[in-house]
Amino acid sequence: MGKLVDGVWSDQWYDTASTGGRFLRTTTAWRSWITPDGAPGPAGQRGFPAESGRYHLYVSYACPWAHRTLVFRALKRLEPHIGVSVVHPDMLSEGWEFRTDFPLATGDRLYGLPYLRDLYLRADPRASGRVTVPVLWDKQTGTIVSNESAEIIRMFNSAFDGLTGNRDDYYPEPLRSRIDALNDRIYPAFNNGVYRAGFATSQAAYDEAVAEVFATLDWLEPHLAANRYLTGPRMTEVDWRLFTTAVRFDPVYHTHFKCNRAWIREYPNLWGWLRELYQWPGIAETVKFDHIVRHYHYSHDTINPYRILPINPRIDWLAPHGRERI
Ligand SMILES: N[C@@H](CCC(=O)N[C@@H](CS)C(=O)NCC(=O)O)C(=O)O
Repeated sequence: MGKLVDGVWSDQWYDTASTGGRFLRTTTAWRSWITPDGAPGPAGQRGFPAESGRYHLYVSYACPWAHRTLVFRALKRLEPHIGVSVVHPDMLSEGWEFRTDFPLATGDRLYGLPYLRDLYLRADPRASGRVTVPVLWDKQTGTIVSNESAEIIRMFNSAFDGLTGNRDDYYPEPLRSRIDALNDRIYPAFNNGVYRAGFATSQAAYDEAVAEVFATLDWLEPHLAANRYLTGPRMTEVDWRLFTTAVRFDPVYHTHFKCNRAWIREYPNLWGWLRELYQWPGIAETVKFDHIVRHYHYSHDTINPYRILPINPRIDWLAPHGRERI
C-alpha cells in the first residue's frame, strides 16, 4: 500500500509513530457534486449534471466505504445509469489493482489501466495523497467527481431522481439533524473505530478504540429494541452507513481487528436489524464475503504477515429477522 506524492507512487504503510500508535484517517481530496442540473453542490462545490451513462463508479467489494455507494446505487435503482469497475481484493505494494484473477474483479472497464492510481493520475498527473476507493468518475471530462463515500451517497440519494423516477429519500428534511447527530456518533466510534482498533500500534491506542467500538454496540442494542431503524420507523442513510461496517464485523473485524469482546450475533436486536438490512431487496447482491475476507487478511502485512485465511464462523444471514414486531 502507498500513496502518490506529486504524481509519483511511494509505497508506505500508515504512519502511526507520530500519534502514539493511533491510526488517523486522512481527509478526502476530491469533493465535487452531481446535481440535477449541474448547479453547485450544497456547500458551493463544483457541480456536475446528472446524466445517464456519464459517470462510472470504481469500488472494492471489500471496502465498507465503497460498499455504501453500491448500496445506494442499488436502493435508488441507478444500475442502468452508472457503471461499475471492481478492483482486485488484494491491496499490496502497488495499492489497488485492476487484476482480474479473482471472481467478480472486473478490471478497469473504461480504460484498461493496471492500477487505480493510474486513474487518479489521469485526473491529475501531479496528484498527491492516498489512492482510495470509492471513486466516482466523469467520463465526459475525464476527471474524478468525488472520492468521498459520505457525499457520493447523498448525491445518489437525490440527484438522479428526475432520470430514474425513484424518489425514495434516505436523508429526509425532518430527520436530517437526527441523522447527522447519529452519523457523528457512529462514524468515529464504530465505522472508523474498528480500523482504529485494528491498526493501532500501541496498547493504549487499541484499548481506547476498542472500548468505543463496544460502547457503541452496547448503546445500539437497547436503542434497536425500541426502534425498528436508527431514527425510528423509517429507514435512513444512517442505517446503511452502520450496515456496511456491521455486516463485516463477525466475518472480519471480530478476529482480524481484535474487536473480540462479543460477536454482533450476541446482540439480538442489532443482529435482527442487521439481517433485515441484509435481506432488503437488492442488498445481498452488494455483499461479497469472499472479497471481504480475502482483502483484509491479504492486505495487512502488519496484522497477518502469513496471509492465512481463517476458517470463519458459519452465519445464517437469511434467518427470519422478526423485526416487523417493532
Ligand atoms: N473517506 C473515504 C475513505 C475511503 C477509504 O479509506 N478506502 C480504503 C479502502 S476501505 C482505501 O482505499 N484505502 C487505501 C489507502 O488508504 O491507501 C470514503 O469514505 O470514501
